[in-house]
Amino acid sequence: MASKTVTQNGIAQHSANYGSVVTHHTAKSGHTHPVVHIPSPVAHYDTTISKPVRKYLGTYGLIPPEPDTYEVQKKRCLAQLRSKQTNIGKFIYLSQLRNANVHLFYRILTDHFTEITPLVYTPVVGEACQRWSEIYMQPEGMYLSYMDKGNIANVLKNWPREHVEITVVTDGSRILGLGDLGVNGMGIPIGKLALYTGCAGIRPEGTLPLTIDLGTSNKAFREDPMYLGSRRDKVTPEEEAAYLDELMAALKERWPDIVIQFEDWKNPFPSLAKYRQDYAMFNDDIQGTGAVIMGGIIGAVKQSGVDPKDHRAVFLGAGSAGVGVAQQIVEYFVHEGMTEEDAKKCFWLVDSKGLVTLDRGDKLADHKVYFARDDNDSQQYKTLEEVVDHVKPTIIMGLSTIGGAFTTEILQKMGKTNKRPIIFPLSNPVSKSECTFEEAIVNTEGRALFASGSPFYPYEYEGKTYHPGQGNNMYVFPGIGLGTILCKAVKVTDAMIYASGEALPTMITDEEKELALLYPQITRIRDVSARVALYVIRAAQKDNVDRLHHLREMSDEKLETWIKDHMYDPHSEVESTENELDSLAKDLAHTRSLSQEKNPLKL
Ligand SMILES: NC(=O)c1ccc[n+]([C@@H]2O[C@H](COP(=O)([O-])OP(=O)(O)OC[C@H]3O[C@@H](n4cnc5c(N)ncnc54)[C@H](O)[C@@H]3O)[C@@H](O)[C@H]2O)c1
Ligand SMILES: O=C(O)C[C@H](O)C(=O)O
Ligand SMILES: [Mg+2]
Repeated sequence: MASKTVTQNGIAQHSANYGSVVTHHTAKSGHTHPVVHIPSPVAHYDTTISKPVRKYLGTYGLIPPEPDTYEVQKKRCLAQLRSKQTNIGKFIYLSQLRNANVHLFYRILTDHFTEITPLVYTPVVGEACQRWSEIYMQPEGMYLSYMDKGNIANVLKNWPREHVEITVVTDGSRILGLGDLGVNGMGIPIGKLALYTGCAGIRPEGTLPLTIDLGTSNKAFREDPMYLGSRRDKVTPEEEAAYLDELMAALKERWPDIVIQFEDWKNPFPSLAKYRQDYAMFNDDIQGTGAVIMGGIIGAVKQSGVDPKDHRAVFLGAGSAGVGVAQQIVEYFVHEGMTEEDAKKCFWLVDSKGLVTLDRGDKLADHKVYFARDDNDSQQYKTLEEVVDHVKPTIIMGLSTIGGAFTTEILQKMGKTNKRPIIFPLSNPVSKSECTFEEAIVNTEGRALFASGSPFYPYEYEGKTYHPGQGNNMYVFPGIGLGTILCKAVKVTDAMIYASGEALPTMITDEEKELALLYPQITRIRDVSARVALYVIRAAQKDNVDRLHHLREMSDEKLETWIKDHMYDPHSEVESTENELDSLAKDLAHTRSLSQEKNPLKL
C-alpha cells in the first residue's frame, strides 16, 4: 500500500525538514520547541533520484537537474575525499557526507572498506577526538551531562528517532591509548556505530552514539576555552555508579530491547559485573578485544607449531584489554584440554610497575589478582626486557598504550628463541603501537606471526611481500551486536562472547592461510560479521537467553542467509526508495487524474 510505504520510510514526516531547524511537538506547557533534527536516514537530495520522485518529494529544483548514476556520484565523492591533504580533512569530509546523504556514505564505505575504515575509525578517529572541540559542527549523537542526574529519562526523550536498537556509550575517560579526552571522546561511539552499520548492517537510524560528561581529568581541556564539556574534575566512582544506574534504567525504559556497548572507560570492570545480568550489554574493550584476539591466537598457535600447553605469553599492559584478552585465551586453552590452573600459568602480565606478582608490595587492582604470579621466588622484574629474559616467551602482546615498547632488542630475542614468534602490538592508534609491522618482520627475519590493533601496510622484505593482520575488535563487536539484536537476547553471556571469537578462523580462506593471515581480509567484513552473528545466536540459544525461538529450528545455512537478509544494505536502499517512490508517484498521479482533483502534492 502506498500510504504504508510513506510511513515506513519516514518520508512524509521528514521530507520538508531534512537537516534543518524545525518546530517540533507541542509540549505540555503549550509551547512549541525548536528542535535540531538529526539528519533523516532518507537521502532526499541524492542526485540519482529521478525527476518524478524529486517532484513528489518537493526537492525538484533544489538539486542540479540531470540525475546521476551511482558510479558518477562515487567518483565525485572519492575525488573530493582524496583531494583533502590531511587525514583530519578526510575525516571531516566523510562526516559531512554521512550527514548529507547517509546511504551514499555507507555505499562508499562498503565498496572501499580498506581505504575508508581507517579514516572514520581507528586510527584517524583518535586525532578527531583529540581535536573534537576544534572540528565540531553538529550533533551526531547524544551528550548527557552529570547535571542531568535525576532527569536522564526525560533528556533521552529528545532523541528524535523512535527505534534505537543499539547504543555505544563512553565517558571519554580512556580513548584508545590517548588518555582522558572527556566529551571529545564522542568520535569513538560515532565511529564504532558507523562500523555497526557498515560491517553488520544495523540500520543507521537504529544506532545511538552516547557520550556522558562526568567531568574530565584532562587539565589542558578544562582550561581550553574551546572545550565543549564541563570544567569539573572527574566525578567519584560512587557518583559514577549512581549515575550509571539511572542511565541504564532510562535507556531500557525508552527502548526495552536496546543493546548497550560500553566503550573506552577507565576501569570498566565494575560496570560490566554490575549490569551484565540485567541488561543486554557488553564491554567491548574487555570482552570484544578478548574474543577477537582469541580468534587470531587460534590460527597463530596452529601456525607456530607449538602445543597450547607449551606457550608462554608475556603481556605488556594489565588493564581492561590486557586482562580481557588473557582471560579469553585461558578459556581457549581450557577448550583445548588444559586445566584452568595450568592455562593460567601460561601468562605473565606486566604493568607500569613491572611484572604483576602477589608479593610486589603494592595493592593490586582486583582485576589483576587472578593473573598475579606467585612463582617469582620473591624476585621482582621491573622492565619488559627483564621479564622477556626471565620467561623466554613464545607470545608477546602489547596492550599498554606505550608506543615502541617492543624494542629492537626484545623483537630480536623473540626471533632467536622462537621459530614463529607471535607478536601482537595491539595498542591504538598507530603512535601507541608497541612496534610497527616493519620492525616485527625485519627483527625476526620475516618469521613473526603478527597482528596489530591499528592497520599497517603490507611490507616487502628480501623480495617477499608480508601481510599484517589487524587484531582489532572491529572484527567481532558488529557481529556480537547484530546477533544479540536479531535473536532478541536478554543478555550477552560468556559463551556468546567466546563464540564470536571462535567464528573468525572459520572465515579464513585457503588463500589467506597461504599469506599467513590471522584474520580474514577486511573487504569481506560483512560476511565475517554475519558468521559472527550466527555463532553468537547459536550460543545464545544454548544458554537459553534468546527470545526469537523460531530461529532455533533453522539449519546453520538457513540462519546465516536469514541474518544476511536482515542486514541493511546501502546499495539496495537508494534503488528501493527510488522504486517505491516512483510507483507511489505514479499511483498518486493516476488517482489524481481519476478524481480530477487539484494537485495537493507539487507534482
Ligand atoms: N586492538 C584492539 O582491538 C584493542 C582493544 C582494546 C584496547 N586496545 C588498546 O589497548 C591499550 C590499553 O587499553 P586498556 O583499556 O587496557 O587501558 P587501561 O588503561 O585499562 O590499561 C593500560 C595498561 O597499561 C599499563 N601501562 C601503562 N604504562 C605502562 C608502562 N610504561 N609499562 C608497562 N605497562 C604500562 C597500565 O599499568 C595498564 O595495566 C589502548 O591503547 C587501547 O587502544 C586495543
Ligand atoms: O577502538 C579501537 O580501534 C579498538 C579498541 O576498542 C580500543 O579501545 O583501542
Ligand atoms: Mg575501545
